[in-house]
Amino acid sequence: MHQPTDALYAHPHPEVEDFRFDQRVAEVFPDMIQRSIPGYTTIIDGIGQLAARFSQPDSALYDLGCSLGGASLSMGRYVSTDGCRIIGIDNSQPMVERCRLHVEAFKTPTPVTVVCQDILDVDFEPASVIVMNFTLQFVEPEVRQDLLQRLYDALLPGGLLILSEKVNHPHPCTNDAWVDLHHEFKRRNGYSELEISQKRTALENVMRLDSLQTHLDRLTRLGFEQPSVWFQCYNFLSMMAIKGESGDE
Ligand SMILES: C[S@@+](CC[C@H](N)C(=O)[O-])C[C@H]1O[C@@H](n2cnc3c(N)ncnc32)[C@H](O)[C@@H]1O
Ligand SMILES: O=C(O)C(=O)C[C@]1(C(=O)O)C=C[C@H](O)C=C1
Repeated sequence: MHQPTDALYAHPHPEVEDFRFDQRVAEVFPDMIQRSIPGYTTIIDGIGQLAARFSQPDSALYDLGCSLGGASLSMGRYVSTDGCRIIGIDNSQPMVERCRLHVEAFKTPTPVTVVCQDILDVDFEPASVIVMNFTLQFVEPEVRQDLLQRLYDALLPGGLLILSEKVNHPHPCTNDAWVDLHHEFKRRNGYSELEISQKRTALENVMRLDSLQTHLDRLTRLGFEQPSVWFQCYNFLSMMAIKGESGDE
């Protein structure tokens, strides 16, 4: 299927505005995310496989900040556990509208419902799998802990949280290397210096990154058992964290 090319930052913007998941971004999003996140396809496929392994009968599987439904559809394809339902949630109306079209077009064995809502306002149902694929980094840092606490509470014993994030590294030398390698990845994918630098400016105020250690410490404090990284390429990684069977460690 032909995907429109992301050229949102190809020409000089007199003033680079804060990045928003608006209509223009939604239109080019498949191309944008593929050319911006190293390993995106591998992560999406891994999410489906992990969901199949950890899904429990008659439970919800959430995809928070679902955008066009990449992770929801991957779970829908891989999960065949009885009575599971996948719920994709995003607060961008243009994303949700397009996501619904994708879900319609790729009917999956496990059904997917798409809801337009802020994930901070959701009353979560008991869930066996919760995915946040590059979404937490757009949530205000001050409320991340509370949100994760509510996700932990919603998870069933043995349930799985998959958390993918762009991270920074406390060691400047390592951090610079990761940032440069990511920019080189974008160049190889056809982005110009102007596109890379304007997008970076646009993201500066809206995408606040934590370090891997901050993420792991926060998940451990919440009670998750030995959270770990199952995918990493440069400063893009995906963690998995399991809620213990007793649910109260
Ligand atoms: C980088 S995209 C996520 C990509 C997507 N998960 C995937 O796998 O293709 C971040 C998404 O999170 C959504 N988002 C950010 N903050 C949100 C919030 N508070 N509530 C709901 N959605 C949010 C944005 O609208 C955007 O669609
Ligand atoms: O384009 C970048 O530099 C990114 O950091 C990629 C990133 C993300 O990590 O969520 C940022 C915004 C969206 O366009 C999609 C991907």
